[in-house]
Amino acid sequence: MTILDQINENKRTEIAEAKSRVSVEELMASPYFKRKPNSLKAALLAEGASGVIAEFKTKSPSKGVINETAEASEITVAYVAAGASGLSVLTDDHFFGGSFENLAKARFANPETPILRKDFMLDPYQIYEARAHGADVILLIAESLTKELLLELTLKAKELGLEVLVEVHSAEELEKLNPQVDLVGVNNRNLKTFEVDVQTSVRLSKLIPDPFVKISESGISDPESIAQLRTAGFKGFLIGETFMKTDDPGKACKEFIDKLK
Ligand SMILES: O=C(O)c1ccccc1NCC(=O)[C@H](O)[C@H](O)COP(=O)(O)O
Repeated sequence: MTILDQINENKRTEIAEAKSRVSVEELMASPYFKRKPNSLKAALLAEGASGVIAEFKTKSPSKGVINETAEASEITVAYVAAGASGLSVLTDDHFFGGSFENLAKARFANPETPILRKDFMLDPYQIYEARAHGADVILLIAESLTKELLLELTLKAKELGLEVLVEVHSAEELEKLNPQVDLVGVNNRNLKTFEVDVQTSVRLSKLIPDPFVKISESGISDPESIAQLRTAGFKGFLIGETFMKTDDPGKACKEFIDKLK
């Protein structure tokens, strides 16, 4: 069983529990349902954008504990002040130490910044959750979903005003895309071996149709690789561990972005 299989199995149990505790109607009563979501696509395409989507991530299956003391409001505010174009906040607790509390803190502290709810989405219910907790974008991992379910979840997200980032790791997974998808992310991390290789993004970039805004995800640790990714057409760069493993993630993010100028 791969780590993604394990995560998805656990997620199905969590979704069933969440549904028994909180109804869709209750989620829709959240004040966040009334706010207009921020566009990650627009932020990444804006003139002079760094393209950095800075992630709040405290542990992971590949690295274990990354940062035990991090506080979501403080770090996400520092990321935005550093010039990040968007934020990503893990909400999976079991494998990543994430929470809706962290998402809500990031939302409250950064009202104008697009925020990705980073989780493992398998059910339309989770899209209501994302909207109810202030997210602007959801992630759909192509490997976990059939083409039909990916379309169903995409349409639900669009109906609720959210943007959709589809994550791929191989050329075959690109066949699951549909025209409603906003952003395509290439995961540089092989989820079977945990190896990271930024060249995965470069290789797949040529196969991603033009209308999709391209994001390179995972294992980005040096500003030099951004130049190569930009040349390959990437507008977004999802970076977590490189910042979060330091004593001062906001400072690390600022130093990284300053080197892009
Ligand atoms: O990070 C992991 O170990 C991981 C394992 C299994 C599934 C997903 C995983 N990561 C989720 C992510 O998408 C990353 O947090 C994100 O791309 C940032 O990556 P990094 O900059 O390498 O922290």
